[in-house]
Amino acid sequence: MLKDVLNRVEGQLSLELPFVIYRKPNAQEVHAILQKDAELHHVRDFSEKGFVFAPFNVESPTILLPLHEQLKADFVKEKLPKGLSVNEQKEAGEEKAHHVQIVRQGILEIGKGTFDKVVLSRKQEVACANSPLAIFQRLLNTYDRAFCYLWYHPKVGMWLGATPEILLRTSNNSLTTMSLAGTKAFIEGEQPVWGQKELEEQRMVTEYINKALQDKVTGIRQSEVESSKAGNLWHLRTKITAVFQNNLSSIIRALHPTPAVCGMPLLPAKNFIGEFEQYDREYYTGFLGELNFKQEVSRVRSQRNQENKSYKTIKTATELFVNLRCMKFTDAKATVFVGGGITKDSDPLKEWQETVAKSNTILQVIID
Ligand SMILES: C=C(O[C@@H]1C=C(C(=O)O)C=C[C@H]1O)C(=O)O
Repeated sequence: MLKDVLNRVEGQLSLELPFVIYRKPNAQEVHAILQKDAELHHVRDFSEKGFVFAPFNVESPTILLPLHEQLKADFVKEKLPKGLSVNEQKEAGEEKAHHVQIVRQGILEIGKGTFDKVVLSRKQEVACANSPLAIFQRLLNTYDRAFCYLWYHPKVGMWLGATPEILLRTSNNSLTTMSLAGTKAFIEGEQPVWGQKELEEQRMVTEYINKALQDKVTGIRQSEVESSKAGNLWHLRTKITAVFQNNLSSIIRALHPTPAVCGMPLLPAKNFIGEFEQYDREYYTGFLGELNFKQEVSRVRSQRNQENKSYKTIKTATELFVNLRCMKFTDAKATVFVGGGITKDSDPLKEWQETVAKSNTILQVIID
């Protein structure tokens, strides 16, 4: 029962021991991983098995929760009260002025030819006295299609999020990733109409991912661009599949960070972010998820003139998600992180509004 899993996680938290509790997109099951001690483990080369939590900055270490104890339970949807809507939240004048200013600066740099795209973000602090586990349950109720999680390590902190973006999925040698960018508000009963700006910024991400993977995989295929709903927003998405051989580490290093969260070309965009954002993204726009999990797959093999034979195979699977629509808890405070892609056609005020809409994904479940 979910209640039992939540109780175990609560106990883990009161002992200040590391854990993660999560549900994958469109899935029923809630999983929890509990670490039996407070040791801080780091990933060396992605050949490890466990739950990873990686920061935006590739020079900082990626954390690994070993699979000391794994729990799971089915999630049943409940009717819960909704939180505040975006219009009811106060817009902070200073934050807005700063964000609009750095977006203007970014557009100027694009004009000079320093880069074609940069993703600029900000953080927002709000008071939050609710229990993290209660907020996690609200997240599960609200965002069926997202990867919803609550992660804790006493030496690092506590993070929570509902992300729509896959960094990569592998099952033995097959790989799936996605190019997700471009944002529009979701309006009930309406399909989004995409402009040149969004199509162009998403195309850049697709192109970058294809290039980044080119010498590391075979048989790259990509889907048509499609509209994908994420909470109160729409994004543009292309699915990309390929085959790889024993080089997961080099693939992860090639993909993270994509221009969906950093920019293109990578280095000048990253330098600009470092200079102008004026805060540490920490784990926002990093990635998290299952690394090298063993999956038992049941199959039925039909053989001519013989009875159907069922057999089981073990697959190695990795599922990593980009840490978006997320927040960090500290005492009775929550820090929400949001950003958006800037291109030559960006309008600074609209970019600010986009971050307000994105922050609402999380603020909606923490404020009541
Ligand atoms: C950077 C964020 O989202 C990313 C940026 C998007 C955009 O610029 O339109 C859309 C989806 C994400 O790839 C965020 O949610 O903070």
